[in-house]
Amino acid sequence: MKYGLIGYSGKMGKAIKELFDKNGHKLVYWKDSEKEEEIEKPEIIIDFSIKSAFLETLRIIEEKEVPLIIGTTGLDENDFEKLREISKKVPVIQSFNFSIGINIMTELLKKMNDFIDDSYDIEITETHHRFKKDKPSGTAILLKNIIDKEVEEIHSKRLGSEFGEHEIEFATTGEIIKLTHRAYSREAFTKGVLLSAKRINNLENGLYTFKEILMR
Ligand SMILES: NC(=O)C1=CN([C@@H]2O[C@H](COP(=O)(O)OP(=O)(O)OC[C@H]3O[C@@H](n4cnc5c(N)ncnc54)[C@H](OP(=O)(O)O)[C@@H]3O)[C@@H](O)[C@H]2O)C=CC1
Ligand SMILES: O=C(O)C1=N[C@H](C(=O)O)C[C@H](O)C1
Repeated sequence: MKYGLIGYSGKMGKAIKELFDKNGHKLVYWKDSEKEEEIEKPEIIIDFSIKSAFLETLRIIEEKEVPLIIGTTGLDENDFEKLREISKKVPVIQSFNFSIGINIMTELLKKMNDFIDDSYDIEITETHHRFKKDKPSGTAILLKNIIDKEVEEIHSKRLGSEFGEHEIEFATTGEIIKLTHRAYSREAFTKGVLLSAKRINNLENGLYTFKEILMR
């Protein structure tokens, strides 16, 4: 497939290109804060950049009329409204976490809602590399939104080169339950991006989560 990459010079951009190269896909359009180049029209565009680039990404999708896969974090409800709007014209797959493990963990969390009552303290901790710009992580916000009960706090740690760890703790008097996911490399995320890229052209227009793609 011929694809475009917004944020191509970043950590995720480079990791996506590496995996897509290995799988025979061709980068034909790329953009970062300083450069924009197109050698052929892309069949899909992938955005792993920064929230401040979001409106520009929407303009590009509108202009090229190609499906979008977006993993950029920091998007708010207003941005999601805009994604819903553009997804009337092209398929869009969005997730704050393209790893399979986190998407399994969201199912476990939903199940926890059946058992956890007001006697539990619930805390979320996310740990990422020192270069991560947003806080808390998009994934921590996604996990918090699944839990029916009040979450005391999201704790954010920025430590060295950690690829991404998320832990949810449920503690009551006398015992604690911990759910933890840890990415060992960016392949945890890029595999999900590749799977989405393979499937997006078979989708009707609309806004999809990565989990919906996984469960098809
Ligand atoms: N959903 C998921 O599974 C995952 C999501 N992420 C998210 O992906 C995003 C990128 O992460 P990461 O690669 O680590 O970050 P980096 O800071 O390494 O890379 C960001 C990239 O975005 C580019 N960029 C900055 N401004 C613009 C702009 N105006 N237009 C286009 N490109 C721009 C940067 O270019 P320049 O160098 O020129 O500034 C750079 O190429 C973050 O939001 C992160 O949270 C990360 C991992 C997994
Ligand atoms: O910036 C990162 O690196 C990551 N960001 C995402 C987030 O904010 O949740 C996903 C992953 O944890 C890695």
